[in-house]
Amino acid sequence: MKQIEVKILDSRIGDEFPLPEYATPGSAGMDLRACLDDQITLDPGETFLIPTGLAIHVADPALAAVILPRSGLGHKHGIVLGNLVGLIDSDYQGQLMVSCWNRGNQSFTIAPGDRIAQLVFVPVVQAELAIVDEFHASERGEGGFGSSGHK
Ligand SMILES: O=c1ccn([C@H]2C[C@H](O)[C@@H](COP(=O)(O)OP(=O)(O)OP(=O)(O)O)O2)c(=O)[nH]1
Ligand SMILES: [Mg+2]
Repeated sequence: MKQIEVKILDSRIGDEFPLPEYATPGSAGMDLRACLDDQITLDPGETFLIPTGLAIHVADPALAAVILPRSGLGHKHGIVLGNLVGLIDSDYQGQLMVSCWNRGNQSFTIAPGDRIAQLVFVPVVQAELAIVDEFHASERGEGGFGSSGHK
């Protein structure tokens, strides 16, 4: 398993709140917890930037981390991410923050320590852009946004 450096920024992590871990051997994501001082209630349409109490340093530019919603929160309670997907750059060393957005029509309360999102490490390829005048023609060409139809 890949080792990723982590700094604990909130003393509750590792004590009152467990360190993020994979819930099962096959889990792709580890849940991030809300390091809030007090519970917050997100009214419909509201967003709130929630600290996780952790900082990671991926360090390897061939890796990144993404923050994704938890399906239960997203589907049942409308709690997703204000930025839809959070991308954690390999050189980021600040606190991991979760932008929680209530896209639902009911208020939702988040308590300190609640698992509010999940963190997945993914491979990354950095590219160098080479300018050309024309591409070698492909079957798709410039087709997009439904160009292949719906049925
Ligand atoms: O949900 C998120 C998204 C980003 N970040 C942190 C890690 C990431 O490496 C950094 C920058 O993210 P991004 O590049 O998406 O933000 P930006 O608006 O482009 O800011 P910057 O100009 O700092 O890159 O912010 C988080 O903590 N949580
Ligand atoms: Mg950026």
